[in-house]
Amino acid sequence: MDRVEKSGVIARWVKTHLVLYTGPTRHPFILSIRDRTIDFSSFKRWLGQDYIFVREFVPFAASVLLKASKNSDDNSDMEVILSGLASLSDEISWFKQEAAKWDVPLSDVVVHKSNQNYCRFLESLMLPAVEYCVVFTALWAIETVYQESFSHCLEAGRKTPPELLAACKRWGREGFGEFCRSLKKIVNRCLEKAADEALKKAEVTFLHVLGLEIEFWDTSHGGPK
Ligand SMILES: Cc1ncc(CNC=O)c(N)n1
Repeated sequence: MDRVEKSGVIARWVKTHLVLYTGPTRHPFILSIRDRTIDFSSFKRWLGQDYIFVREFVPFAASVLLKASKNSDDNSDMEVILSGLASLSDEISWFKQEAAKWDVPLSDVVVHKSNQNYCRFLESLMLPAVEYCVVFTALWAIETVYQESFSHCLEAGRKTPPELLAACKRWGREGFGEFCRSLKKIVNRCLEKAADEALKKAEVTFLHVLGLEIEFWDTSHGGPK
């Protein structure tokens, strides 16, 4: 493949795998927020699990920052990730406040098996040998799934319960959308130059994230741990 064919690779992947892509972004959990049929106990389960996930996500994002500082040919990559890390600090405070509001004791959360699997996957990506464009693809996919999911709960026609608007805005707001677009630009640039093998690995990683995100949303039902 030449450089021209490889450009805009993210858009091509999303088009090719559209059914898989909408699996997490239009998951029943998200649709139930949007149409107000959600059971608040599901939201509380999600809140507890996601707090654990975000705490694991911070070292992953930091590992991408480290790779950016070593491998990237563009200085602005590091700044984009750094701004993401700064919002994660804010996010952890938000989770604590929200958990207090909903009476979710964060210290007692039993980590769900799917959450554990997801965190193990993040750990595997933190190894120094994993290519920059592969980890960056994962970072983009993880953030974008949340952005596309929660922004759907803010779009016209929504019946989103007012109690959940703050959560939806956290990931659905325009500022976070802008951040995800910056991530996408970096991924596209990086993949354009990648060898075919790394490109394939990045695509598999993208699909893997979609599956893990579906399983993560599924934990809100409170099924088997
Ligand atoms: C399971 C999951 N995926 C993506 C995100 C969004 N990134 C950071 O907040 C998240 N909080 N949780």
